[in-house]
Amino acid sequence: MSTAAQHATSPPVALAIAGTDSGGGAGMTADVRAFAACGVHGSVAVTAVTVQDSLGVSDVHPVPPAVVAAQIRTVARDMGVDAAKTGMLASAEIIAAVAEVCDEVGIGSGGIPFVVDPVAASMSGSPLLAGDALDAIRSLLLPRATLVTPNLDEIALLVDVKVVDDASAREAAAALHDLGAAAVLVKGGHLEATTGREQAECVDLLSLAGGEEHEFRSVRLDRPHTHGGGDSLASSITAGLARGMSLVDAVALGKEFITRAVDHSYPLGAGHGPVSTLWAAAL
Ligand SMILES: Nc1ncnc2c1ncn2[C@@H]1O[C@H](COP(=O)(O)OP(=O)(O)OP(=O)(O)O)[C@@H](O)[C@H]1O
Ligand SMILES: Cc1ncc(CO)c(N)n1
Repeated sequence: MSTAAQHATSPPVALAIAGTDSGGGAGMTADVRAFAACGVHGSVAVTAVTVQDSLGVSDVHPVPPAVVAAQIRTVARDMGVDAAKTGMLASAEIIAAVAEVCDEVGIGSGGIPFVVDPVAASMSGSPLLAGDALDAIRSLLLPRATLVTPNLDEIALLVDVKVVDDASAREAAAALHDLGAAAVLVKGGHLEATTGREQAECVDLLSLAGGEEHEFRSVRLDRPHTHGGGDSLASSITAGLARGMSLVDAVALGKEFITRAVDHSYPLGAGHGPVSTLWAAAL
């Protein structure tokens, strides 16, 4: 293929509906990096501006819901969206606006693949979602989701299940299916913290409607700098879906991607540094 023809070939488009992180480690900065590293053009609908560094979040400024919706609408109409994901959504009002415009442009509900990462707090524990917005995630987003990717803390908040082993991971997945999620990825990154028991592996359980299950395992790397890990996993899965992969193949891609990103994480600032995709940068 000639260089000109290569340039004329457009990559798939993924959309991140997410907040900013001024430190560049998490949120839409992580999303767009993961999209690019996975061969997909990244577009964004910013939901909130956070004042954030490696130590935590010191301020949050939500974007007006109508402006969030307008970003989604304009991208979908002009360039098209091959897959979308949500990260920080900040408030019940923003979630309602996202659900409405997603229906309008065909994102989710069995249409354009829609990954819901139910972000509730930052790694440092700062809230990124209003307390009264959990109900909106349950009733407005889960029924539209192709895949929901909660960590163990988010599972406790959403369905009140404490995941400590395979049986409770399955119980959590079943409860999230009951709320309407077509597929659930129970992320095991926090299992050591939840159980207090050492874990040699990080195991994520993918549960599909109809009872099909897949386990994705990696060695548990001894890395303190995993800021943006959950965002990067959900975005790399979204990139795989935008490229037309099956959900199982997209999650396999995401797991491979995040394991390498955790492996290449680096210290930055006085707190937690980010997972990194920079190993893939070749100039
Ligand atoms: N120490 C580690 N070594 C390898 N993989 C890890 C490690 N910690 C987390 N992971 C993987 O990273 C992904 C994100 O998992 P985690 O459960 O930490 O989600 P999260 O809490 O949303 O992320 P974050 O901690 O960035 O907020 C999962 O695939 C998990 O298995
Ligand atoms: C904006 C934003 N989104 C998500 C997270 C969770 O990683 C974060 N810390 N900040």
